[in-house]
Amino acid sequence: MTRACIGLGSNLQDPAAQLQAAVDALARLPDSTLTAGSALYRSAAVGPGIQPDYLNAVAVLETALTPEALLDALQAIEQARGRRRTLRWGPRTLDLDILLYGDRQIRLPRLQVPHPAMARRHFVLYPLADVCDPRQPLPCGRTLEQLLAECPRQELERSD
Ligand SMILES: CC1(C)Nc2nc(N)[nH]c(=O)c2N=C1O
Repeated sequence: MTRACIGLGSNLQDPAAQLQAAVDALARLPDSTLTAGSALYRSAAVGPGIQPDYLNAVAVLETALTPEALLDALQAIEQARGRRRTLRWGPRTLDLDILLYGDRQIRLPRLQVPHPAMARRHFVLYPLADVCDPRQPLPCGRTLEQLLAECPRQELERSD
């Protein structure tokens, strides 16, 4: 089994309900066990254009699924929640990203792990720190603590 950290994000169609439904779907994935979930964090959309605030979280799975099979399963959950891949940086009902897959570094056309943008995304690092040991070295050789210290400060609030 491999410990995979999944980033969740939503800013359309009742984001809190979208994230809860996504966690419920992750808990039902085959050959996998949901072992932890972060708090929900609200933040302004990062990127071009004006769009609603996002809710973000991180979930941890112990899984026997291969990285590609896990990606397929996550994309099926996104589709089931009405994800339509239109604008690259546009609003979305649900975004599920594989942030970490054990200590593996994966470079495939459809999958890069660790997620290439996570080091500069406060909305990923903060929930990840809820479920990961911040002192544990990541595959990039840095610790979460170091990434958090260097990440640009942006407004982020727990949405309990
Ligand atoms: C459009 C972009 C980059 N901005 C985001 N901004 C925030 N705050 N949270 C996200 O999950 C998020 N996802 C994205 O894909």
